[in-house]
Amino acid sequence: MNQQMDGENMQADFRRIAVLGAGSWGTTFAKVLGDAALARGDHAAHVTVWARRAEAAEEINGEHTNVRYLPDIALPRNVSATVDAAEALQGAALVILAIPAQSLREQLREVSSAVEPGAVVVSLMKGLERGTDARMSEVIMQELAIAPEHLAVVSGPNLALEIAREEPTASVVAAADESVATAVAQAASAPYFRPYTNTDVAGVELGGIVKNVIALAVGICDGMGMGDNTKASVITRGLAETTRLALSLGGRLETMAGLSGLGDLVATCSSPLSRNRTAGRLLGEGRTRDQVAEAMTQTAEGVKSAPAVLHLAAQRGIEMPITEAVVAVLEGQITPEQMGARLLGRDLKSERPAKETH
Ligand SMILES: NC(=O)C1=CN([C@@H]2O[C@H](COP(=O)(O)OP(=O)(O)OC[C@H]3O[C@@H](n4cnc5c(N)ncnc54)[C@H](O)[C@@H]3O)[C@@H](O)[C@H]2O)C=CC1
Ligand SMILES: O=C(CO)COP(=O)(O)O
Repeated sequence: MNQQMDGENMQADFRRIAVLGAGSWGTTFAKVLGDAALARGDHAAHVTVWARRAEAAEEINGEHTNVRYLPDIALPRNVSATVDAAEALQGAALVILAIPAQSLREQLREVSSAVEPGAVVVSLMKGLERGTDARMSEVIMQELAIAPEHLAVVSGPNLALEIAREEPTASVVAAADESVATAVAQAASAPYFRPYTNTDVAGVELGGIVKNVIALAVGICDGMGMGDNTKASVITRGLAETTRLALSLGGRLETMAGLSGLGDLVATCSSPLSRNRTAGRLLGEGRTRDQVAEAMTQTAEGVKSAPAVLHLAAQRGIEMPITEAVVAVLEGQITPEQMGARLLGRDLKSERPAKETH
């Protein structure tokens, strides 16, 4: 993309949009983009969703629904679907990725030659790659060989079904280049969806990744029948450990207090719609990780990302006791009951050590 372009010209360029992934968030975000175009009177814009399953693509094209993920939701007419990724990507200046984190790299390798040169690529994902500890923006830059200024991430308190129901929601679009963040925010600005911009890509991404692990911890508490004091304690100390990790990787403190930090943490840890909190609840009720995986029909990124988060933190010398306890429960090393004892038995310390304040 011509870097001289301002946000308005980029938006004109965003008339053909590809969304890869027809799960709950990919389909919902396609609806947001379609509704956003209609709201600004742009009847030429079109969103093409790439779906793996032919039935999903046929349903989106024929019925304008995707009931498996979004029951009772009608998609706008400017959203269609295909099982051919190259067809979705043809001419698309804006490419949105909503594929489970552990599959992203493999999937990008299959489609990279079809991504238009200069396209802006947006990650909706909230996971860390196992084996490399790479954030999704890093995987995208490696596999698509795009420059950092052509990349954006979207994250915030964004439970897909609530947004698909058009319940008012705010979010964050982060990009190293503010004008790219602005252009993506304009393209995704629907009557019920308000994106703010940020240039702290690492901080925004890390907030989304780690809150899934903290939501597992809150779910475990729920499954054991714990009340709100316990859960608020886990949420707040969860934010403290998320912040430590994010700051060590160049994230900013203000980001952690914003929509993609505190906002997403609160939404996910409070909502019965959260897959991560649900997975945690099942663990807290005594199921094993394999039994939880069998029971879940949608992606709960925290289950697979938690060990990578812990590994990344260890590399940076960052203490993440809640994440460590969640990993130990997932791996069957401790029971949910032992998790509480382990967290409460730690050495006493200041709530706000000096090194966290800068
Ligand atoms: N659902 C939500 O409320 C939100 C989800 N996210 C994030 O969005 C990402 C996607 O999540 P969802 O759409 O919710 O997941 P989902 O489980 O609803 O759907 C995942 C989609 O990816 C496809 N898929 C699965 N394995 C694949 C593979 N190997 N290659 C290609 N496609 C594959 C599935 O067929 C499905 O269409 C995750 O990182 C999640 O953390 C972020 C914000 C909100
Ligand atoms: O990221 C989300 C809300 O912001 C969705 O959370 P779950 O993946 O736990 O459902």
